[in-house]
Amino acid sequence: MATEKSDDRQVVLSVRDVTVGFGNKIVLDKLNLDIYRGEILGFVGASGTGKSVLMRTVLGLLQHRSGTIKILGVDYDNASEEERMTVDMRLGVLFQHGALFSALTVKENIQLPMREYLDLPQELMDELAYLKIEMVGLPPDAADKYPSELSGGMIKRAALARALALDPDLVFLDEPTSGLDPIGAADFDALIAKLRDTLGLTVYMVTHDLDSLFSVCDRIAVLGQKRVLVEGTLEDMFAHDDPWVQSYFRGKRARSVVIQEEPLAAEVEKT
Ligand SMILES: Nc1ncnc2c1ncn2[C@@H]1O[C@H](COP(=O)(O)OP(=O)(O)OP(=O)(O)O)[C@@H](O)[C@H]1O
Repeated sequence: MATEKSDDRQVVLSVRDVTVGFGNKIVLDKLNLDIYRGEILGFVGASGTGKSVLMRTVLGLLQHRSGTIKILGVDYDNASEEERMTVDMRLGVLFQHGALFSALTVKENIQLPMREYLDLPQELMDELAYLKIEMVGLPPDAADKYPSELSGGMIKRAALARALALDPDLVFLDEPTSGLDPIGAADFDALIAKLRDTLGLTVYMVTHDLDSLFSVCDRIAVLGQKRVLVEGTLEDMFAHDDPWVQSYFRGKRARSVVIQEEPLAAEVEKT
């Protein structure tokens, strides 16, 4: 499947002039966004700005009023049923709070996308499920557990294993570290970075977690005023003069994260 080229980077998701609304309320107005192969893009914005709406729109779960969305080079709205299915198979999604089926074991949850899209013998699906379980750092005995028997961190990992079930190219993570303690969140960030490096994943991550933004995201996009207000590196965020962007990235909480990540030169000299 062809993907578009922009500079020498491959665009795997291209959103052009997309408008989404509910009744007479416009949530996204002619929004533009590109995501490049192999990057981890962190998506931030004040509460209620439309981060979930955008993600659901890109995933085809919400209608948009105008504009185009190309995923892996395919214009989703004008694609045939077969093309859409091929695209769907190459996307992995981790919804907020994990969203595992509580009546199914971890193994059965991971095998759901396999059952939906592939026709594989049970033995092979079991092998694949154990592989994904190992990949996300869960012990093998997690396979036969139900979500209610897992900790919050394990649920996130199990949900990630399900998102990886079909070896996707592009993974959507909706607030993956919310509800985790700082160590659990840092471990989860490290896992995402490792999977990107080893599997060549492209990651679209909605997050409020400054640690994640500072430690694993290659690029950041800020949603505000119904569009992508700023996109770029952390330095671009620091340099931007929008008040929300300034207080988010240069406020007290942000400064404490930066100091933890990169000790000030004076502190390094002291040690
Ligand atoms: N199905 C819907 N019908 C009507 N309005 C909706 C619907 N879904 C979302 N909205 C509205 O769209 C706006 C954006 O919501 P969204 O959930 O995308 O925000 P968000 O940026 O993800 O917020 P948060 O960071 O709090 O999760 C909100 O005003 C919300 O009320």
